[in-house]
Amino acid sequence: MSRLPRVPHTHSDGSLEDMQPAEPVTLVIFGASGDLTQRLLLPGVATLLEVEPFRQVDLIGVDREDMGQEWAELVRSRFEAEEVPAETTERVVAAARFEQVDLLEGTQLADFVAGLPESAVLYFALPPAVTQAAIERLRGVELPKGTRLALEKPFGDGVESAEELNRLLLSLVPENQIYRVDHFLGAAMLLNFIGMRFSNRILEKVWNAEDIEKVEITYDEDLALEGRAGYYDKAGALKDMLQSHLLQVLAIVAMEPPARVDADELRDLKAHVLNSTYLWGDDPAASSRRARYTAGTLGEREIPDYTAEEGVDPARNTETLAQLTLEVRTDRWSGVPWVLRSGKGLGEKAKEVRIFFRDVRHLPVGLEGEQGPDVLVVALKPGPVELHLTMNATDPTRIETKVLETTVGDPAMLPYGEVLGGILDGNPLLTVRGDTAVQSWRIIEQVMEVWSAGEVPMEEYPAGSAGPEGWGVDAVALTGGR
Ligand SMILES: O=C1O[C@H](COP(=O)(O)O)[C@@H](O)[C@H](O)[C@H]1O
Repeated sequence: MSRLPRVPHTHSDGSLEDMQPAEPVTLVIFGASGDLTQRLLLPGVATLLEVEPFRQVDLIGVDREDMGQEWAELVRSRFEAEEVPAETTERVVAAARFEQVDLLEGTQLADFVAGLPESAVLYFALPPAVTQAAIERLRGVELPKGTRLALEKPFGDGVESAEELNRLLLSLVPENQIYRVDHFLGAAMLLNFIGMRFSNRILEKVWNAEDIEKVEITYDEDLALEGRAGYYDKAGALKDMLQSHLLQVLAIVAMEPPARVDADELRDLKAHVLNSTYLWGDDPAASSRRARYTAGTLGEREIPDYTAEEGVDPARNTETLAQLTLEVRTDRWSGVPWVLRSGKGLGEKAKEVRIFFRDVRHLPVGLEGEQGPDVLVVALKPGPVELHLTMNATDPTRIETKVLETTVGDPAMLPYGEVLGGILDGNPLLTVRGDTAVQSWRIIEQVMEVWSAGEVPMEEYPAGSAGPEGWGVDAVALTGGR
C-alpha cells in the first residue's frame, strides 16, 4: 500500500512548510469507553501510526466510569486489529494513560485540563449535549497555550445553535485551533477528487451547467440502525448524513479551481459553494422526500420495523432515508439539479457521486440506436478512489454503451486516521470551518420545519429493498430552479 503523505501547510509567501517529523502530541479522548472511540477513533489512530510510526502520540483516555487498565488494553486491541507493528503498539500503549473525570461535576474538567501540556488536542467523542455542556464549563478556564478542540457532528442542531456554539468555542480558542470533524473529508476522498478534477483539462472544461445536466450524490447503506438508536433516532438521515457529509461532498465537487491545496484556500472555496446553495425552487416541501424502513431482510438478517428497533421512540417520527434537490446559484452551476440522498437498511449499497453530462447537440445522421448520457461515477468510500466513465461508442454505426474504469490512489489509513493526522499536525484542511457548518444548517433548516409540520409524507420501504418507488432525480419536479 502506498503511503498518504502528510499535507503541508502553505506559508503566507506561498512556500510550503518543511515536512519534519511531527512533534509529540497529547491526544485526550473524552468518552474513552464509548462506541465512537472503539469503532472509529482508535482504529483511525492505529492506521495513522502504522503509516507514520515516527509520530509520538500520548493517548489519554478520559471517562466518567473508571476504566483503569482497560484503557491501555483497549488501545492495544485496536492497534493489533489494524496490524500495527508490535514495536509501535508497545510504545503507544506504554505512553497511554487513563483519567477518571466527570466533565460535568464541579471543577473536575478545569483541574484536569490545567494539568495538560501545551498544544494538547481535546477530542470530544461524546453525545452532542454532553460536549456542549463540557465546553461551557471550559469558559473562564485558562487553557494551556495552543490547546486544540476537536468536535464530532452534529455541530449544533440548527443555524442559531451552531452560531452559538461557534461563539462559545471562539471565546476559548481561535478558529484555527477548532476542528469540526467530518470523516468524509479524509484526505483520500478530498484530495484524490480535487487532484482528478483539476489536473485534467478534459474534465475542467466541461465542469459546468453548459455541459452537465444533473449531479447525484448518494450514500445508501445496507446497514440498519445497528444499536445506535440513542444517537440516530434523534438525528435521522437528513441531519446524520445530508447536513454534514453530503453537503461537504457537494462543496468539493462544485468548487471553483483552487490556486493551491491548502486549508484556507479550499475552505474558502467550499464556503463559496455552500453560501450559494439553495433548495430547488426555494420550495422545501417539493425539493425534499423522506422515508423509513419497515421490517425486511438484509442479507441473512431479519430487520424489524424501524419503529420496533430497540431504543426508538416512534413519536419522534425519524426518517431513515432522506433526499434533497439543491441548486448551486453561481454562474458555473445555476440550473443544474444536485440530488443528495442517503438511507439505511437498503438492499444495495450505492455510495457515489454520479455526474450526468448533456447529450451532444447533434448526433450525426446515420448512427443508429439510443444515445445514452456520458456519466462519470466517483465512488465515495475508503480505499482507492474508483472512477467509472460511461460513454457512447459505435460498432460500426450502432451506438453501444461502454464503461471505462480505473482506480486512483491506495490510501493505507482509515479516513479517521487521515483526519486525525491533520489535527495532530495543527492543519485544519480536512475539517469543517465554523461558517460552513452554519451554512449547512441554513440550507436544510426550512426542510426540517416542513417535515416537523407534516407537510412532506413519511414514505415506507421494506428493509433490504431499493427504497420507495420513484425516487431519484428524474422523479423530482424540476420545474423551477430559481
Ligand atoms: O457519520 C456517519 O457516517 C456513517 C457512514 O460512513 P462510513 O464511512 O461508516 O461508511 C453512517 O453510517 C453513520 O450513520 C453516520 O453517523
